[in-house]
Amino acid sequence: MSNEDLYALRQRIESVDKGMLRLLEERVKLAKEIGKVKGGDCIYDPVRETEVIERLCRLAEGLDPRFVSLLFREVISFCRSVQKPTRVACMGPEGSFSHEAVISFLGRFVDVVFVENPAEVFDYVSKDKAGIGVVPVENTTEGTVYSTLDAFAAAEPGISVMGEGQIPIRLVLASMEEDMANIEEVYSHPQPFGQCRNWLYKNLPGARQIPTSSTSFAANLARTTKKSAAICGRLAAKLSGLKILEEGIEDQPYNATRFWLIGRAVARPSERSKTSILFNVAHKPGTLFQALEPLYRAGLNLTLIQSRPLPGNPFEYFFFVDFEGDIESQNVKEALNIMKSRVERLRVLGSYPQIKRV
Ligand SMILES: O=C(O)C(=O)C[C@]1(C(=O)O)C=C[C@@H](O)C=C1
Repeated sequence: MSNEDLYALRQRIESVDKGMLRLLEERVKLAKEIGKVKGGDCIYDPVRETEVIERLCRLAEGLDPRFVSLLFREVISFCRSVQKPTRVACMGPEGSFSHEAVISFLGRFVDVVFVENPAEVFDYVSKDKAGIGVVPVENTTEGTVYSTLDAFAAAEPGISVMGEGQIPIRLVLASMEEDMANIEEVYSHPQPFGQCRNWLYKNLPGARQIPTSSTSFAANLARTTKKSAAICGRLAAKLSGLKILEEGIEDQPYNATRFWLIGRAVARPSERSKTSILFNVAHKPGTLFQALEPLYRAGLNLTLIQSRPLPGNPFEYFFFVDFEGDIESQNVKEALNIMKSRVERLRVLGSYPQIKRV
């Protein structure tokens, strides 16, 4: 190819880029208009965002859907931010897996506030210090995140689940050292230690394992301590300026965490929604069976059932149940009405879409 050919092709790229830019400006203007029509606080519409991205992935010809999805996640994130800046509370510090979840579901044009635990996330949303909260619910290796369920049970009734999504948890061994043989101490949160127990046993049997409050904190420590390493996510390693010595060190091939997006707004009804409820029953034989029976009769598929101790009532429990279906569907409404008459307390935590990212 001659230099002229290269020049001509670059000219064409520049013209395409300019065209894309003008179209993006038009999109942002339209989003602003929509923002005015919607008014108020509830700009975020996870059902619509999922529809937009899925449609574009279907329409794309010869483009990797991951590229389309990532690109439009950021386009929408920016449009949302010009409609109204979104403040999101999640467990930090920066680089935590909750932070990765925020970016994965909402993009980078959000104002993230980092807190210490799920209860604080709920607190921020209750006090309107954040419009959206992102909390972990379940990990494929370590199971339910009890602190999130307990915080939800204690939270004011105005807070609901607006969406849910999962992110793969890929763990790395990161360090300032070049060579794994020099590592004498490893820092991480107890959960990731549990998720790569076998790998550590095989590869760093002599290293001391020191638990920390978060993986990002572990990464910070590894930055300032000689002969040490952290087990954390890529983002945390990058933000702390660590070198990645080994990637994908988790023992289970599929290690993922499911998160809820919580807030004051209620997601629009959708055919693919899931519903979460919380209830407690009298401490008598058969009450749990009777409570769940209407769900069975309505043909609703349960995806989670979890009991938690009822505060102030030793050895009594309340239950969390997730099922496929939307609270606006007739069969779900009917089932929950019957259920209500059979339980002591029933609270609908939300009907919400899955936020899927390819
Ligand atoms: O369609 C809307 O309701 C919009 O506000 C626009 C838009 C978008 O940019 O496509 C932005 C934010 C919402 O969460 C959903 C979609």
